[in-house]
Amino acid sequence: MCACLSRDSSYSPTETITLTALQLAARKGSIEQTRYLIESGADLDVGPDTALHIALRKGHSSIALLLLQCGADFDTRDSHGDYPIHIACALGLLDVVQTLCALGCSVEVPTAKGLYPLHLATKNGHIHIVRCLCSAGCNIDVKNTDNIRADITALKYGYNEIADLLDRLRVTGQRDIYARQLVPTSKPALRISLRLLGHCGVGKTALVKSLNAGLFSSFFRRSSSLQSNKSRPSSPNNTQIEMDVTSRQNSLTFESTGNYQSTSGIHMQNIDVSNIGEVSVWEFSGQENYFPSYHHFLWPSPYTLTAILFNLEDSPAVQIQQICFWLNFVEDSPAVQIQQICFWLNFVMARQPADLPTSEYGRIILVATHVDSTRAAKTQQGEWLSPDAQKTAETVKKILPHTPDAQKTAETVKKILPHTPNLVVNPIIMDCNVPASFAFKQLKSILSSIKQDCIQQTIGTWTGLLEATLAWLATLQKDFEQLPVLARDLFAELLRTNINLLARDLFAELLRTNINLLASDDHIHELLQQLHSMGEVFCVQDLVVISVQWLGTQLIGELLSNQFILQARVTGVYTTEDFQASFNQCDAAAVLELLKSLELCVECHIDGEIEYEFPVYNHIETLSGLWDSGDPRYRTTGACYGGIALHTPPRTCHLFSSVFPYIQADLRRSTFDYYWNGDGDTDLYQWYHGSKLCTTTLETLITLNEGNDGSEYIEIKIRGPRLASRYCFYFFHEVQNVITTAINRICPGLLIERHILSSHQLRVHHLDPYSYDPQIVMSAMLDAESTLDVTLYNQEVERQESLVQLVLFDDLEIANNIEWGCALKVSDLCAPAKLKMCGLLDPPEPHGRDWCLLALKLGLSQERIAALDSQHSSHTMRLLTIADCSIGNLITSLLELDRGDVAEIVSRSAPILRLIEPVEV
Ligand SMILES: Nc1nc2c(ncn2[C@@H]2O[C@H](COP(=O)(O)OP(=O)(O)OP(=O)(O)O)[C@@H](O)[C@H]2O)c(=O)[nH]1
Repeated sequence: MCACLSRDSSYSPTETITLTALQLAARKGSIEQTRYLIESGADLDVGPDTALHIALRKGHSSIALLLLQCGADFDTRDSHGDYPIHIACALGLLDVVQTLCALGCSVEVPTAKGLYPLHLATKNGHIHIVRCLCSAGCNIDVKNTDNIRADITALKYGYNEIADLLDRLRVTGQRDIYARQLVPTSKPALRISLRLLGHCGVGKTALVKSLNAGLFSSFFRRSSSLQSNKSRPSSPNNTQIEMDVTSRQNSLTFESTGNYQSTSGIHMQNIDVSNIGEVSVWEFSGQENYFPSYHHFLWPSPYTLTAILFNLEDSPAVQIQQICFWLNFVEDSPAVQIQQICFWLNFVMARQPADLPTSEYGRIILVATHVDSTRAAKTQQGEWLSPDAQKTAETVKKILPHTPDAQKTAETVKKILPHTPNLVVNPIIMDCNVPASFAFKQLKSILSSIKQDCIQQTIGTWTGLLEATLAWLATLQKDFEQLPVLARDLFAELLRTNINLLARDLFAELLRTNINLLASDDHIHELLQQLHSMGEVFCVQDLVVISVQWLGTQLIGELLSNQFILQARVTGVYTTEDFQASFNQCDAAAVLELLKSLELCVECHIDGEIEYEFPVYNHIETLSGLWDSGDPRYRTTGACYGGIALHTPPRTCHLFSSVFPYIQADLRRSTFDYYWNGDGDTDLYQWYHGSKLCTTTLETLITLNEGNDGSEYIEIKIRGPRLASRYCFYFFHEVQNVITTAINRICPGLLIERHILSSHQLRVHHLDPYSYDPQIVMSAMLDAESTLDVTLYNQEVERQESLVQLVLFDDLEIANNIEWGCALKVSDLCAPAKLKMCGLLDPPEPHGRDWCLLALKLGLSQERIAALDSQHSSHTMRLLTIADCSIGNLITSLLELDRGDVAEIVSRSAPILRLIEPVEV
């Protein structure tokens, strides 16, 4: 296939030549056609203007890369006398230049006009190409035919930065050292992390101290343990770390009255553990006020061991029957311990995205502490035997059936249950103050096995650049002792030259000046990721915090401390000056920038003034009259009322309170959006655990509540005047979107249930409106011929309410723009729901009612089922990915299989409805 073309002016305007189909595809920039032609055996190198030259001249990097990948010749001149490297350098195509250099292309060849690749990159101001060429070993002193060096060319065209770079390379004579630093070595860049979570006083600090203790000091630690027995903070006499079952049946009290120094914020330290090497240990305070910041530090990582500590001294709560009923476990279980472990497991799992490959999660262990204060016995090897601890762990496993017994090693777990954090169910039983004990050996052996498992993955990731940066960071941290954040304001000088200069850029600038002039943006990006996962720096949005210790202890530890919160402005609103007065340890403007990036505050521009709103500090009491039943706008017949309550799954508690401030921050941010203001003014009023959002006609109330059974839920209700049903529906939908997006950002692994509130009771301003369980709603939808006919029975007021009244504000027309939950596809289920299903359907079931039978039920052919069988990933997850059936169909099939347990998860987590297309309100 050929075509006659008149070449464009960049070639030769008068000449008419024939291009091959491949050259045409390359010229057009069609990657599909190029791939097809290459696969069909097209000659890649028809010239003189080969497809590669043509693609490059047109700036089609991806086509050029494909051609190079497929073996196109890069050592040939085109009709202008240019090699591909010349075109790529002149146009600044970094990917292509990098690939050409990696393929061994010469960087020392001149164009027909005598310009070298370095001159071409310089002339066009491409500093990243200049760095790349220099790392590839080009001669920086090379002169063009006019006898001019590239740095002079740079000055001539006003690219002083490039001239400076070339000059410094020449003066320092370190070009080769820099280039070598960028090449990965065979060494692994692996530092494993140990995260310690648990209530106050369970022994996290004591464990870290013991882990850090040398052989000699271990003797003193043992004696300190004996002393500490006298003032145990968690002993039944002087602790409050147990459930107050009288007032909040399943709430947890985190604080302890023990007379020891409780950790402030997140205490991170790098510890050299014998036989393992450096371990970064993260100790998370058990004080509840710090929890809202923890998601920033609980990112999933294969190199991590998360230890959940619990105190064996904590006794079963007083009204154990009630708790047993609620938790549904055997009566004599140590309820408080289980409650605490479940809280932390749910807390951690909620913060891990549910759709990662298993290899991305670290392992989780349970550590039972204070065994020395119980009547447990020791084996000859020094291992503590504590039936209580064992029983607790087993009960936890019963309660969390989707968490696998990872004792069968991570490998087996990977096969059985992917995407699930690996919980080692057998607890380590220890006295935290005795370092040279069997328990610490167990702990170290788990750390060591994680290291062994991970070493392979990190081999070849260590670079000289990383090594040099680690040494340099220590100096940098000293220079920035007062405020270890590389923020814009600290570099006023740089700021003047480039107003868009961000902190990451500043880090790059400093790194290049101090460590390696040739480090590319990609090198620096990768380096920052390595440093972040090693706990050496903390990257958040555009900022780089160069001392994680300062961030965790001095900043978060101070700003979220009880003391600071108690003294904070009750509205949570500060100007920069106000904030400086409250927190004078460092420059307020820079700290506020960081807190904004951590999303702890929102910047608000009010009448030309800048204020910062911190929902975490907001302690305004709820005002009466916020939802006035007498407001005439909402009293008329036909006024619109609707509501929904967001719950976490049964047997989880206390997971919303650390997320609620972020919801409030997002609500504030959303008021800056044009959309919300489309209909006039949007007003947002926020108080402790509550927000009210008003437009000219509608009102929405969002509150964090506690149910009679002690569980937390977020209630969202809306009201609007007569004839505002459509506006109400879409606005309500948007508000829900803002809220669920905030929850998903902080807790991507958290399953959210939507319980519909009785619109009848909302209309009469009932304080605690009846909520319809999602399972009942789903089953009514499945039973009905048409969803529009679905009615639900409100037991409290003994009357029926139709689904149309409840969620469509009684407006049938809206139904044309939505799809009901039961008709949505299985792929529309959220990731945490799918993950839970995997936990229940992947393991073989005694009666064979597992993923395989389900696949048969869903009508998959034998071949497709056989294709689902894989050693490496979850069968169920694969099935859910390819199943082309509706959610309703899935539930029915599960029920027919007698897998009510799995059907329940689907019914409770499925969306109620989805908009077919966004409609302008
Ligand atoms: N007897 C005994 N005492 C312990 C044990 N673990 C911790 N302790 C003591 O309990 C007290 C509190 O322990 P910490 O390690 O500071 O508690 P924590 O978990 O760090 O608590 P927060 O920092 O408040 O979150 C200290 O006096 C410890 O010495 C243990 O296993 N046995």
